[in-house]
Amino acid sequence: MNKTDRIYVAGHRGLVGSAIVRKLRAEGFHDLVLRTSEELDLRDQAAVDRFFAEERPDYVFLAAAKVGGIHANNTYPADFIRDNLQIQTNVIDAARRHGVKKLLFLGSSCIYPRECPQPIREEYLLTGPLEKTNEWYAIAKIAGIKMCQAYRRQYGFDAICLMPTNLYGPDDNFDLETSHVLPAMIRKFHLAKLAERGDLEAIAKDERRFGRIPEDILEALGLERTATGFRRIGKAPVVRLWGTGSPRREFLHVDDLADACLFLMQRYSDEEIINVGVGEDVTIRELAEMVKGIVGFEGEVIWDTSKPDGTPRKLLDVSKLRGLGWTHQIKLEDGIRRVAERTDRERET
Ligand SMILES: NC(=O)C1=CN([C@@H]2O[C@H](COP(=O)(O)OP(=O)(O)OC[C@H]3O[C@@H](n4cnc5c(N)ncnc54)[C@H](OP(=O)(O)O)[C@@H]3O)[C@@H](O)[C@H]2O)C=CC1
Ligand SMILES: C[C@H]1O[C@H](OP(=O)(O)OP(=O)(O)OC[C@H]2O[C@@H](n3cnc4c(=O)[nH]c(N)nc43)[C@H](O)[C@@H]2O)[C@@H](O)[C@@H](O)C1=O
Repeated sequence: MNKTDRIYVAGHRGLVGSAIVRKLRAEGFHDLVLRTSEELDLRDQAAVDRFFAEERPDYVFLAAAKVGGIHANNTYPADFIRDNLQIQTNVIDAARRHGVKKLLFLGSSCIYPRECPQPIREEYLLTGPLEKTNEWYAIAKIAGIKMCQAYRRQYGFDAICLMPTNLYGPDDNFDLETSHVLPAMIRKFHLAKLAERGDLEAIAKDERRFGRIPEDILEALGLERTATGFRRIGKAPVVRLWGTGSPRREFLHVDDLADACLFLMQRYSDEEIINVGVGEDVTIRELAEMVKGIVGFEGEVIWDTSKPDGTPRKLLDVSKLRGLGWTHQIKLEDGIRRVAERTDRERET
Protein backbone atom coordinates (compact mmCIF):
# COMPACT_ATOMS: atom_id res chain seq x y z
CA MET A 1 0.00 0.00 0.00
CA ASN A 2 1.17 3.52 -0.78
CA LYS A 3 0.27 6.61 1.23
CA THR A 4 -1.43 8.03 -1.87
CA ASP A 5 -3.70 5.00 -2.40
CA ARG A 6 -7.44 5.60 -2.37
CA ILE A 7 -8.96 3.65 0.51
CA TYR A 8 -12.65 2.99 1.17
CA VAL A 9 -13.48 2.25 4.81
CA ALA A 10 -17.06 0.93 4.82
CA GLY A 11 -18.75 1.57 8.18
CA HIS A 12 -16.42 4.40 9.24
CA ARG A 13 -18.73 5.63 12.04
CA GLY A 14 -18.83 2.24 13.77
CA LEU A 15 -16.60 0.77 16.47
CA VAL A 16 -14.21 -0.92 14.03
CA GLY A 17 -14.47 1.45 11.05
CA SER A 18 -13.71 4.52 13.16
CA ALA A 19 -10.64 2.80 14.65
CA ILE A 20 -9.39 1.85 11.16
CA VAL A 21 -9.81 5.47 10.01
CA ARG A 22 -7.85 6.73 13.06
CA LYS A 23 -5.08 4.23 12.34
CA LEU A 24 -4.89 5.00 8.61
CA ARG A 25 -4.76 8.76 9.25
CA ALA A 26 -2.09 8.31 11.93
CA GLU A 27 -0.01 6.34 9.40
CA GLY A 28 -0.32 9.10 6.76
CA PHE A 29 -2.96 7.62 4.44
CA HIS A 30 -5.02 10.64 3.40
CA ASP A 31 -7.15 9.67 0.39
CA LEU A 32 -9.95 8.04 2.36
CA VAL A 33 -13.40 7.50 0.86
CA LEU A 34 -16.11 7.49 3.54
CA ARG A 35 -19.92 7.25 3.35
CA THR A 36 -22.52 7.01 6.10
CA SER A 37 -25.37 4.51 5.68
CA GLU A 38 -27.69 7.46 4.95
CA GLU A 39 -25.44 8.56 2.09
CA LEU A 40 -24.93 5.03 0.74
CA ASP A 41 -27.09 2.10 1.83
CA LEU A 42 -24.83 -0.86 1.13
CA ARG A 43 -27.87 -3.15 0.86
CA ASP A 44 -28.73 -1.35 -2.40
CA GLN A 45 -26.85 -3.15 -5.14
CA ALA A 46 -27.31 -0.47 -7.84
CA ALA A 47 -26.16 2.30 -5.49
CA VAL A 48 -23.08 0.30 -4.45
CA ASP A 49 -22.22 -0.34 -8.07
CA ARG A 50 -22.50 3.38 -8.96
CA PHE A 51 -20.37 4.29 -5.94
CA PHE A 52 -17.51 1.96 -6.93
CA ALA A 53 -17.71 3.08 -10.60
CA GLU A 54 -17.39 6.74 -9.53
CA GLU A 55 -14.93 6.50 -6.63
CA ARG A 56 -12.63 3.70 -7.87
CA PRO A 57 -10.96 2.87 -4.54
CA ASP A 58 -7.69 0.87 -4.55
CA TYR A 59 -8.28 -0.83 -1.17
CA VAL A 60 -11.42 -1.67 0.80
CA PHE A 61 -11.79 -2.31 4.54
CA LEU A 62 -15.28 -3.82 4.86
CA ALA A 63 -16.31 -2.86 8.41
CA ALA A 64 -19.97 -2.16 7.63
CA ALA A 65 -22.35 -4.80 8.92
CA LYS A 66 -25.44 -5.38 11.01
CA VAL A 67 -23.86 -5.98 14.44
CA GLY A 68 -25.17 -6.47 17.97
CA GLY A 69 -24.92 -8.34 21.23
CA ILE A 70 -26.50 -11.65 22.17
CA HIS A 71 -30.01 -10.27 22.70
CA ALA A 72 -30.11 -8.32 19.41
CA ASN A 73 -28.84 -11.36 17.48
CA ASN A 74 -31.43 -13.58 19.12
CA THR A 75 -34.32 -11.13 18.62
CA TYR A 76 -33.77 -9.91 15.04
CA PRO A 77 -32.50 -12.98 13.13
CA ALA A 78 -34.01 -11.83 9.82
CA ASP A 79 -32.27 -8.43 9.95
CA PHE A 80 -28.95 -10.05 10.83
CA ILE A 81 -28.94 -12.61 8.03
CA ARG A 82 -30.47 -10.34 5.33
CA ASP A 83 -28.49 -7.12 5.94
CA ASN A 84 -25.17 -8.91 6.26
CA LEU A 85 -25.67 -11.07 3.16
CA GLN A 86 -26.71 -8.03 1.14
CA ILE A 87 -23.97 -5.66 2.36
CA GLN A 88 -21.08 -8.08 1.93
CA THR A 89 -22.30 -9.52 -1.40
CA ASN A 90 -22.78 -6.07 -2.93
CA VAL A 91 -19.45 -4.70 -1.70
CA ILE A 92 -17.27 -7.74 -2.50
CA ASP A 93 -18.76 -8.15 -5.97
CA ALA A 94 -18.59 -4.44 -6.91
CA ALA A 95 -15.04 -4.19 -5.55
CA ARG A 96 -13.90 -7.04 -7.78
CA ARG A 97 -15.64 -5.69 -10.89
CA HIS A 98 -14.34 -2.15 -10.43
CA GLY A 99 -10.68 -3.05 -10.07
CA VAL A 100 -10.08 -2.90 -6.30
CA LYS A 101 -6.58 -4.23 -5.59
CA LYS A 102 -7.40 -5.80 -2.24
CA LEU A 103 -10.34 -6.14 0.17
CA LEU A 104 -10.36 -7.01 3.86
CA PHE A 105 -13.48 -8.78 5.15
CA LEU A 106 -14.31 -9.08 8.85
CA GLY A 107 -15.92 -12.25 10.16
CA SER A 108 -16.23 -13.05 13.86
CA SER A 109 -15.28 -15.74 16.38
CA CYS A 110 -18.95 -16.80 16.43
CA ILE A 111 -18.56 -18.48 13.02
CA TYR A 112 -16.93 -21.48 14.72
CA PRO A 113 -18.93 -24.47 16.04
CA ARG A 114 -20.42 -23.96 19.51
CA GLU A 115 -18.70 -26.97 21.04
CA CYS A 116 -15.36 -26.87 19.25
CA PRO A 117 -12.05 -27.56 21.04
CA GLN A 118 -10.35 -24.57 22.71
CA PRO A 119 -8.40 -22.56 21.78
CA ILE A 120 -10.13 -22.39 18.40
CA ARG A 121 -7.95 -22.98 15.38
CA GLU A 122 -8.88 -21.63 11.95
CA GLU A 123 -9.40 -25.13 10.52
CA TYR A 124 -12.34 -25.81 12.91
CA LEU A 125 -14.62 -23.76 10.63
CA LEU A 126 -17.62 -25.85 9.46
CA THR A 127 -16.82 -28.85 11.64
CA GLY A 128 -19.98 -28.75 13.81
CA PRO A 129 -23.28 -27.02 14.72
CA LEU A 130 -23.35 -23.29 15.51
CA GLU A 131 -24.50 -21.46 18.67
CA LYS A 132 -28.27 -20.90 18.30
CA THR A 133 -28.40 -17.28 19.54
CA ASN A 134 -26.29 -16.06 16.63
CA GLU A 135 -26.48 -18.68 13.90
CA TRP A 136 -28.17 -16.30 11.43
CA TYR A 137 -25.37 -13.77 11.70
CA ALA A 138 -22.77 -16.56 11.70
CA ILE A 139 -24.21 -18.13 8.54
CA ALA A 140 -24.08 -14.74 6.78
CA LYS A 141 -20.45 -14.27 7.90
CA ILE A 142 -19.53 -17.79 6.72
CA ALA A 143 -21.10 -16.95 3.33
CA GLY A 144 -18.89 -13.83 3.22
CA ILE A 145 -15.78 -15.90 3.89
CA LYS A 146 -16.74 -18.41 1.19
CA MET A 147 -17.45 -15.59 -1.25
CA CYS A 148 -13.98 -14.11 -0.69
CA GLN A 149 -12.39 -17.54 -1.13
CA ALA A 150 -14.40 -18.26 -4.30
CA TYR A 151 -13.55 -14.85 -5.81
CA ARG A 152 -9.86 -15.49 -5.14
CA ARG A 153 -10.04 -18.91 -6.82
CA GLN A 154 -12.15 -17.95 -9.83
CA TYR A 155 -11.11 -14.33 -10.47
CA GLY A 156 -7.78 -14.03 -8.63
CA PHE A 157 -9.37 -11.30 -6.45
CA ASP A 158 -7.19 -10.52 -3.42
CA ALA A 159 -9.73 -10.69 -0.57
CA ILE A 160 -8.61 -11.63 2.95
CA CYS A 161 -10.80 -12.69 5.90
CA LEU A 162 -10.04 -11.81 9.52
CA MET A 163 -11.90 -13.45 12.42
CA PRO A 164 -11.76 -11.04 15.37
CA THR A 165 -12.72 -12.07 18.87
CA ASN A 166 -15.18 -9.92 20.93
CA LEU A 167 -14.18 -6.26 20.55
CA TYR A 168 -14.56 -3.15 22.68
CA GLY A 169 -13.43 0.47 22.56
CA PRO A 170 -14.53 4.06 21.98
CA ASP A 171 -17.51 4.74 19.67
CA ASP A 172 -19.14 1.48 20.74
CA ASN A 173 -22.90 0.93 20.96
CA PHE A 174 -24.00 1.63 24.57
CA ASP A 175 -27.69 0.85 24.03
CA LEU A 176 -28.57 -1.56 26.86
CA GLU A 177 -30.81 -3.78 24.70
CA THR A 178 -28.62 -4.17 21.61
CA SER A 179 -25.03 -3.70 22.81
CA HIS A 180 -22.33 -6.24 23.57
CA VAL A 181 -21.45 -7.10 27.14
CA LEU A 182 -18.56 -4.70 27.83
CA PRO A 183 -20.25 -1.41 26.89
CA ALA A 184 -23.37 -2.66 28.71
CA MET A 185 -21.37 -3.36 31.88
CA ILE A 186 -19.50 -0.04 31.78
CA ARG A 187 -22.79 1.83 31.45
CA LYS A 188 -24.76 -0.25 33.99
CA PHE A 189 -22.08 0.07 36.69
CA HIS A 190 -21.77 3.78 36.05
CA LEU A 191 -25.53 4.29 36.30
CA ALA A 192 -25.58 2.29 39.55
CA LYS A 193 -22.81 4.49 40.98
CA LEU A 194 -24.79 7.61 40.05
CA ALA A 195 -27.95 6.10 41.60
CA GLU A 196 -25.97 5.27 44.77
CA ARG A 197 -25.03 8.95 45.00
CA GLY A 198 -28.56 10.07 44.16
CA ASP A 199 -27.29 12.06 41.17
CA LEU A 200 -30.53 11.97 39.15
CA GLU A 201 -29.47 14.85 36.87
CA ALA A 202 -26.40 12.85 35.74
CA ILE A 203 -28.63 9.82 35.05
CA ALA A 204 -30.86 11.99 32.84
CA LYS A 205 -27.75 13.22 31.00
CA ASP A 206 -26.61 9.61 30.51
CA GLU A 207 -29.97 8.70 28.98
CA ARG A 208 -29.84 11.70 26.62
CA ARG A 209 -26.35 10.72 25.48
CA PHE A 210 -26.53 6.90 25.32
CA GLY A 211 -30.20 6.03 24.84
CA ARG A 212 -33.21 4.88 26.83
CA ILE A 213 -32.65 2.97 30.07
CA PRO A 214 -34.89 -0.14 29.96
CA GLU A 215 -37.53 -0.46 32.70
CA ASP A 216 -35.99 -3.59 34.33
CA ILE A 217 -32.66 -1.77 34.67
CA LEU A 218 -34.35 1.31 36.16
CA GLU A 219 -36.07 -0.95 38.67
CA ALA A 220 -32.72 -2.56 39.59
CA LEU A 221 -31.26 0.91 40.02
CA GLY A 222 -34.03 1.71 42.50
CA LEU A 223 -35.50 4.40 40.21
CA GLU A 224 -38.82 5.25 38.65
CA ARG A 225 -39.45 7.38 35.58
CA THR A 226 -41.41 10.60 36.16
CA ALA A 227 -42.80 13.19 33.72
CA THR A 228 -39.63 15.28 34.12
CA GLY A 229 -36.89 12.75 34.92
CA PHE A 230 -36.42 10.07 37.59
CA ARG A 231 -37.17 9.59 41.27
CA ARG A 232 -35.79 7.13 43.83
CA ILE A 233 -38.06 4.36 45.13
CA GLY A 234 -36.19 3.82 48.38
CA LYS A 235 -34.16 0.73 47.53
CA ALA A 236 -30.41 0.23 47.17
CA PRO A 237 -29.26 0.17 43.51
CA VAL A 238 -28.03 -3.16 42.14
CA VAL A 239 -26.53 -4.03 38.76
CA ARG A 240 -28.57 -6.54 36.76
CA LEU A 241 -26.48 -8.60 34.33
CA TRP A 242 -27.53 -11.33 31.91
CA GLY A 243 -27.16 -15.10 32.09
CA THR A 244 -25.25 -17.01 34.77
CA GLY A 245 -21.89 -15.20 34.50
CA SER A 246 -20.14 -18.52 33.77
CA PRO A 247 -19.45 -18.16 30.00
CA ARG A 248 -15.90 -17.24 29.07
CA ARG A 249 -15.06 -14.52 26.55
CA GLU A 250 -11.88 -13.04 25.08
CA PHE A 251 -11.72 -9.26 24.51
CA LEU A 252 -9.58 -7.24 22.09
CA HIS A 253 -9.36 -3.45 22.10
CA VAL A 254 -10.49 -2.08 18.75
CA ASP A 255 -7.30 0.02 18.34
CA ASP A 256 -5.36 -3.27 18.44
CA LEU A 257 -7.75 -4.74 15.86
CA ALA A 258 -7.26 -1.70 13.58
CA ASP A 259 -3.49 -2.19 13.88
CA ALA A 260 -3.89 -5.88 12.93
CA CYS A 261 -6.11 -4.92 9.96
CA LEU A 262 -3.48 -2.61 8.51
CA PHE A 263 -0.71 -5.12 9.29
CA LEU A 264 -2.56 -7.93 7.45
CA MET A 265 -3.68 -5.71 4.57
CA GLN A 266 0.01 -5.04 3.96
CA ARG A 267 1.44 -8.50 4.65
CA TYR A 268 -1.16 -11.25 4.16
CA SER A 269 -2.70 -12.50 0.92
CA ASP A 270 -4.15 -15.96 1.33
CA GLU A 271 -7.55 -17.62 1.10
CA GLU A 272 -7.23 -19.10 4.59
CA ILE A 273 -9.06 -17.18 7.31
CA ILE A 274 -6.98 -15.74 10.16
CA ASN A 275 -7.94 -15.30 13.83
CA VAL A 276 -7.33 -11.97 15.60
CA GLY A 277 -7.41 -12.06 19.39
CA VAL A 278 -5.33 -11.88 22.54
CA GLY A 279 -5.08 -15.59 23.37
CA GLU A 280 -6.64 -15.42 26.85
CA ASP A 281 -10.15 -15.13 28.21
CA VAL A 282 -12.11 -14.36 31.41
CA THR A 283 -15.49 -15.43 32.76
CA ILE A 284 -18.31 -12.89 32.47
CA ARG A 285 -18.41 -12.85 36.28
CA GLU A 286 -14.68 -11.97 36.44
CA LEU A 287 -15.26 -9.28 33.84
CA ALA A 288 -18.09 -7.85 35.97
CA GLU A 289 -15.77 -7.69 39.00
CA MET A 290 -13.14 -5.89 36.92
CA VAL A 291 -15.59 -3.29 35.56
CA LYS A 292 -17.16 -2.83 38.99
CA GLY A 293 -13.74 -2.06 40.47
CA ILE A 294 -12.75 0.31 37.66
CA VAL A 295 -16.02 2.26 37.76
CA GLY A 296 -16.10 2.23 41.56
CA PHE A 297 -19.56 0.83 42.36
CA GLU A 298 -19.87 -0.62 45.87
CA GLY A 299 -23.21 -2.47 45.68
CA GLU A 300 -24.48 -5.86 44.60
CA VAL A 301 -24.64 -7.60 41.20
CA ILE A 302 -27.59 -9.83 40.31
CA TRP A 303 -27.78 -12.28 37.41
CA ASP A 304 -30.89 -12.39 35.21
CA THR A 305 -30.93 -16.03 34.12
CA SER A 306 -33.96 -15.46 31.88
CA LYS A 307 -31.37 -14.03 29.45
CA PRO A 308 -29.17 -16.46 27.48
CA ASP A 309 -25.53 -17.32 28.19
CA GLY A 310 -24.73 -18.03 24.55
CA THR A 311 -21.57 -19.92 23.65
CA PRO A 312 -19.88 -21.35 26.76
CA ARG A 313 -16.41 -20.42 25.52
CA LYS A 314 -14.78 -19.04 22.35
CA LEU A 315 -11.09 -18.51 22.89
CA LEU A 316 -9.18 -18.03 19.65
CA ASP A 317 -5.91 -19.74 18.85
CA VAL A 318 -3.81 -16.81 17.60
CA SER A 319 -0.62 -18.69 16.80
CA LYS A 320 -0.98 -18.09 13.05
CA LEU A 321 -1.13 -14.30 13.51
CA ARG A 322 1.66 -14.34 16.12
CA GLY A 323 3.74 -16.36 13.64
CA LEU A 324 3.45 -13.45 11.19
CA GLY A 325 4.85 -11.13 13.87
CA TRP A 326 1.74 -9.40 15.26
CA THR A 327 0.59 -9.30 18.85
CA HIS A 328 -1.86 -7.05 20.73
CA GLN A 329 -0.66 -4.18 22.94
CA ILE A 330 -3.57 -3.07 25.12
CA LYS A 331 -4.23 -4.99 28.35
CA LEU A 332 -7.90 -5.59 29.14
CA GLU A 333 -7.93 -3.63 32.38
CA ASP A 334 -6.17 -0.62 30.81
CA GLY A 335 -8.49 -0.73 27.80
CA ILE A 336 -11.63 -0.82 29.95
CA ARG A 337 -10.32 2.10 32.04
CA ARG A 338 -9.75 4.14 28.86
CA VAL A 339 -13.26 3.46 27.58
CA ALA A 340 -14.87 4.16 30.98
CA GLU A 341 -13.03 7.50 31.28
CA ARG A 342 -14.00 8.50 27.78
CA THR A 343 -17.68 7.69 28.29
CA ASP A 344 -17.59 9.78 31.48
CA ARG A 345 -16.36 12.73 29.40
CA GLU A 346 -18.93 12.11 26.64
CA ARG A 347 -21.78 12.12 29.14
CA GLU A 348 -20.86 15.70 30.00
CA THR A 349 -20.94 16.94 26.40
N1 LIG B 1 -18.11 -5.53 17.76
C1 LIG B 1 -17.59 -6.74 17.90
O1 LIG B 1 -17.42 -7.23 19.04
C2 LIG B 1 -17.16 -7.52 16.71
C3 LIG B 1 -17.31 -7.04 15.41
N2 LIG B 1 -16.88 -7.80 14.35
C4 LIG B 1 -17.07 -7.36 12.97
O2 LIG B 1 -16.52 -6.07 12.76
C5 LIG B 1 -17.27 -5.35 11.79
C6 LIG B 1 -17.66 -3.98 12.35
O3 LIG B 1 -18.39 -4.14 13.54
P1 LIG B 1 -18.64 -2.91 14.55
O4 LIG B 1 -17.76 -1.79 14.20
O5 LIG B 1 -18.63 -3.50 15.91
O6 LIG B 1 -20.16 -2.53 14.21
P2 LIG B 1 -20.89 -1.13 14.44
O7 LIG B 1 -22.33 -1.47 14.61
O8 LIG B 1 -20.22 -0.33 15.48
O9 LIG B 1 -20.70 -0.39 13.05
C7 LIG B 1 -21.23 -0.92 11.88
C8 LIG B 1 -21.18 0.11 10.78
O10 LIG B 1 -21.81 -0.47 9.65
C9 LIG B 1 -22.51 0.52 8.97
N3 LIG B 1 -23.69 -0.05 8.33
C10 LIG B 1 -24.61 -0.88 8.87
N4 LIG B 1 -25.58 -1.12 7.97
C11 LIG B 1 -25.26 -0.42 6.85
C12 LIG B 1 -25.88 -0.25 5.59
N5 LIG B 1 -27.03 -0.86 5.29
N6 LIG B 1 -25.27 0.55 4.69
C13 LIG B 1 -24.12 1.18 4.98
N7 LIG B 1 -23.47 1.05 6.15
C14 LIG B 1 -24.06 0.27 7.08
C15 LIG B 1 -22.95 1.56 10.00
O11 LIG B 1 -22.88 2.82 9.35
P3 LIG B 1 -23.57 4.20 9.89
O12 LIG B 1 -22.93 4.48 11.21
O13 LIG B 1 -23.23 5.19 8.87
O14 LIG B 1 -25.04 3.91 10.02
C16 LIG B 1 -21.92 1.39 11.11
O15 LIG B 1 -21.01 2.46 11.14
C17 LIG B 1 -18.48 -6.22 11.45
O16 LIG B 1 -18.23 -6.93 10.28
C18 LIG B 1 -18.55 -7.19 12.61
O17 LIG B 1 -19.12 -8.40 12.24
C19 LIG B 1 -16.28 -9.01 14.53
C20 LIG B 1 -16.09 -9.52 15.78
C21 LIG B 1 -16.53 -8.84 16.97
C1 LIG C 1 -19.06 -10.53 19.18
C2 LIG C 1 -20.15 -11.54 19.38
O1 LIG C 1 -21.20 -10.96 20.16
C3 LIG C 1 -22.37 -11.75 20.38
O2 LIG C 1 -22.09 -12.89 21.11
P1 LIG C 1 -21.73 -12.89 22.64
O3 LIG C 1 -20.27 -12.97 22.82
O4 LIG C 1 -22.52 -13.94 23.32
O5 LIG C 1 -22.26 -11.43 23.03
P2 LIG C 1 -22.44 -10.42 24.19
O6 LIG C 1 -21.28 -9.53 24.26
O7 LIG C 1 -23.77 -9.78 23.99
O8 LIG C 1 -22.56 -11.30 25.53
C4 LIG C 1 -21.48 -12.01 26.09
C5 LIG C 1 -21.91 -12.66 27.38
O9 LIG C 1 -22.14 -11.63 28.38
C6 LIG C 1 -23.39 -11.87 29.01
N1 LIG C 1 -23.90 -10.60 29.55
C7 LIG C 1 -24.04 -10.30 30.87
N2 LIG C 1 -24.61 -9.12 31.04
C8 LIG C 1 -24.80 -8.61 29.77
C9 LIG C 1 -25.36 -7.39 29.32
O10 LIG C 1 -25.78 -6.53 30.09
N3 LIG C 1 -25.38 -7.22 27.97
C10 LIG C 1 -24.91 -8.16 27.08
N4 LIG C 1 -24.95 -7.90 25.77
N5 LIG C 1 -24.41 -9.35 27.53
C11 LIG C 1 -24.36 -9.56 28.84
C12 LIG C 1 -24.22 -12.53 27.94
O11 LIG C 1 -25.34 -13.21 28.50
C13 LIG C 1 -23.19 -13.48 27.31
O12 LIG C 1 -23.06 -14.64 28.10
C14 LIG C 1 -22.97 -12.16 19.10
O13 LIG C 1 -23.52 -11.05 18.51
C15 LIG C 1 -21.98 -12.81 18.17
O14 LIG C 1 -22.54 -12.90 16.90
C16 LIG C 1 -20.65 -12.13 18.11
O15 LIG C 1 -19.96 -12.15 17.11
